[in-house]
Amino acid sequence: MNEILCAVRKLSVTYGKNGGQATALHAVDLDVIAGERLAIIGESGSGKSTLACAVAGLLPEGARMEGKISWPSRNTPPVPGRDIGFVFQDPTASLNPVLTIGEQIAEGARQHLGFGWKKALDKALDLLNQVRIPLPERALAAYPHQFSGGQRQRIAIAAAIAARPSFLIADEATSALDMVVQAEIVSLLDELVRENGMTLLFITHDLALASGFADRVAIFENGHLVERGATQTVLYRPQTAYARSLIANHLDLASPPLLSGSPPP
Ligand SMILES: Nc1ncnc2c1ncn2[C@@H]1O[C@H](COP(=O)(O)OP(=O)(O)OP(=O)(O)O)[C@@H](O)[C@H]1O
Repeated sequence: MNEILCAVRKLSVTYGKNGGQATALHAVDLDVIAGERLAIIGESGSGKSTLACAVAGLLPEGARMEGKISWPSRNTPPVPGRDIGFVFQDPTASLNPVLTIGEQIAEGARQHLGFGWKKALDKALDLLNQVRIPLPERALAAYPHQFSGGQRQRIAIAAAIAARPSFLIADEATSALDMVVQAEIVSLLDELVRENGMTLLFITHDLALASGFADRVAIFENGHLVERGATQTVLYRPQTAYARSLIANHLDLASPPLLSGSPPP
């Protein structure tokens, strides 16, 4: 078995909310194994993004964290942006509308790998090829609004991996896309993670989407980690009623139920 990249122990996170306190995570224990594709699954508000932020050291000011997050194979915690790359749901929010695609992707390589502009732009061109943006030379000088939503997400992925992070966190990275484009982005992430030997934390409300490619899944309910294991094991032998209900309903947790109430007699 591969080594542990990140060990989360008894992690609780509480936010100050409306003058009170809200606990987003309750005593979570979870290992992220180097090189794995780990899916974090749960409905909206179950604490998935909070876990990602805590792991990346990016909890907002005012959040109170208890427990421990350690990186057994590293001497120092990873630097977000350099050692950990992020892909978010909305690529328009992570891409700057007034900078060219080339500048935005090259910036990561300049800042974190010490590349000059020429080398960083060459790297950006390579990455645009890797994420399969058509006419990549032309794309370098174009702006985000000139691309489709799926292409913008590919560009955001290229920017996220420009500094060669060993750990990639994709937080609902496909949720804003239609189903065909979702599947393409998942397959691209899967391919990039394998080719570059990265570890992937794939956060989603969509168990079906995650189970298609994740090595392991961790299911969250109301801030509690309720079930985790190899994807096949959890799918075929779920241990908790919650996991069983997700699988039985083949749930996309963001979808409202089609019908409410009891069926007619
Ligand atoms: N900055 C914050 N300040 C106050 N409360 C927060 C903050 N961020 C998250 N929360 C609360 O913490 C809980 C967990 O939120 P979190 O975003 O981690 O869940 P999630 O599973 O990622 O949800 P979603 O899929 O909707 O993003 C929710 O009740 C949310 O309202």
